[in-house]
Amino acid sequence: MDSMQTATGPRAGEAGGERGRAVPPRPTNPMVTPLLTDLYQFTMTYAYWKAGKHQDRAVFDLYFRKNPFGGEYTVFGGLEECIRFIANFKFEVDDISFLRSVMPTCEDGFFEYLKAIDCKDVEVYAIPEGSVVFPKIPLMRIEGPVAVVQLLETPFINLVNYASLVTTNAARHRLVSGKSKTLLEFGLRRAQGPDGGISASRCCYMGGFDATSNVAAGRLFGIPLRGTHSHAFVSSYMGPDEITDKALRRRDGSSTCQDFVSLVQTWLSKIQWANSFVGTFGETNQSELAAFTSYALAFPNSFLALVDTYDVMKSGVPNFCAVALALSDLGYKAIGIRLDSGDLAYLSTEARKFFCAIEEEFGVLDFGKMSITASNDLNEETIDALNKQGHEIDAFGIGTYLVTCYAQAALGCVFKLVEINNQPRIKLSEDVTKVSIPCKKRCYRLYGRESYPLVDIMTGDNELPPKVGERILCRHPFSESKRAYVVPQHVEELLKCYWLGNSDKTRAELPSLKKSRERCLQQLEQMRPDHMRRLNPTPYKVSVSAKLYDYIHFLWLNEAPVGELQ
Ligand SMILES: Nc1ncnc2c1ncn2[C@@H]1O[C@H](COP(=O)(O)OP(=O)(O)OP(=O)(O)O)[C@@H](O)[C@H]1O
Ligand SMILES: O=P(O)(O)OC[C@H]1O[C@H](OP(=O)(O)OP(=O)(O)O)[C@H](O)[C@@H]1O
Ligand SMILES: O=C(O)c1cccnc1
Ligand SMILES: [Mg+2]
Repeated sequence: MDSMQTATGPRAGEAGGERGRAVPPRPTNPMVTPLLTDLYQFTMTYAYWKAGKHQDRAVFDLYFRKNPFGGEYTVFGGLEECIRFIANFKFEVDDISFLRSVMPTCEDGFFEYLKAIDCKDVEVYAIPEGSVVFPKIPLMRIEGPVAVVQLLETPFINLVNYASLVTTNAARHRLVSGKSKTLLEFGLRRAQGPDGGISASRCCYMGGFDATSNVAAGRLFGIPLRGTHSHAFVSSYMGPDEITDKALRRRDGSSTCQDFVSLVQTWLSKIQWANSFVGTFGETNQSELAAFTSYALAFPNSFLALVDTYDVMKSGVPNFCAVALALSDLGYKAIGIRLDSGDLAYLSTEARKFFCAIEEEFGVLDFGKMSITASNDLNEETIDALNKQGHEIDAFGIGTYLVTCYAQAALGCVFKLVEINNQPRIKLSEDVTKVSIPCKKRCYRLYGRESYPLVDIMTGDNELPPKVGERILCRHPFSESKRAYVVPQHVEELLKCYWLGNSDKTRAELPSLKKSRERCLQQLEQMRPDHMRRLNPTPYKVSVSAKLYDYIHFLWLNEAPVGELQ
């Protein structure tokens, strides 16, 4: 599956170069500027400023309420772009002029204030990108002057929502396919615009895909690039006469075959008349054979053919085998085939049988192990169905369903104020799942005896952290009767500092994309299988400390007006 395989590193100055204390580069998408926000963020900022409240120290949590795709887990994506955004947060002169025209009644002093804003007084604590995460637990905690942090709400949610959704979708495709399969992201043509395409390629790689067909993403992020060829290439050929340069040097350079086209024809006849194949196929499509031969002349080291343009078993597969055997004569090893229509379980099994019969018939070592790639509107369900039927597919090429997140349009991330000037704040709702969890918090993942994560717990910022071997009460944040004691075998603090404004204190390094991908795969594997299964998965427990529980309910009662019956 490697015709055209490259893996370029990131460009100098892009992600993956100097990290840690160095100023992060600008966001990947130049459209990500302080104006990429909702108007109400500016009107609120003005009102904060007008009231002299703009410097009040606020704490916001960014979290989601429900896991996507009917699952019980999510994978966090988008952090690096958020950090790039705040590291470069600054209004340009033109931005200010535009805002003046949009908000003509606002005083001049406000625009002077906006001009001077940056994120040097902002702190961001976040769960590392690529981590498995759960509802209600803050993915990010953002602290700073209320007027500035308010301006971050929309761009942060925008940068996290789709990134986390598509990373989760990729992870789900990885889980259903199994570790041994190669997963190729082919979504660029179907993605929601250029940004959708670029972000999807990055996130799908993080979620466990092996490569992308998206060349720009390969260059930007150092993702391995892979690809085959399309039906157009096959149907562009009329016949073998079109091939004029028929010479192919042996792989070891020792001699040159002057007529590779005839060598292929000879092999096709040998296959046709071999005992195993007599009567199984007749005349194959000669224009297809010409296309395959021509592609092999261009890429003798990585020949892979799309075999379903005319008829997979009566033409595509025998034609492929003839070219692959001719290549083998000259010391080259073909990669395999791609199937892009029909019953992929059946066709992959038949193709495998054909390859094994060739190995047996002509004694070509490992011909039976030829790689089979499948594509065509694949998704979690079709891969699950293929697994249940049995198939011989080695690699899946997945586009539309993966990058458009067809099964769920958005992840409902929110950005809620939890504390201002050290005063915890709560947002109430008729719907209890929408009540926010107040206070600046710390979050921990507690691991059990079998090294599975057992529960995530939020505590107040100045509570003592849970300790290994020490029993701790974990309470459901809203349901009084749901509680459990846990004796953790391992405690992991979830939120790490990724941005400390101008402070000299150390902040965590943004990991490379490859490291985030490793984190994702390792965490997916570490979860208890019943949380990860596709059908009726068990919800993972998310809890609060006893102290935080009491505080939430105290605040709730304080803020909720007492009704009067008449
Ligand atoms: N064995 C299988 N079990 C379940 N689904 C399959 C199986 N084989 C293929 N599929 C899926 O069935 C669908 C077939 O789609 P469709 O009928 O549009 O394509 P096709 O007729 O095979 O090819 P074409 O693209 O040429 O129209 C695709 O989504 C494909 O992934
Ligand atoms: O099916 P997806 O998951 O989106 O994966 C990518 C698809 O894109 C290509 O063809 P395209 O769909 O452009 O043409 P086709 O419909 O004729 O195959 C490729 O052959 C795949 O079928
Ligand atoms: O390389 C491929 O086979 C490919 C790339 C994009 C979309 N469909 C297929
Ligand atoms: Mg298609």
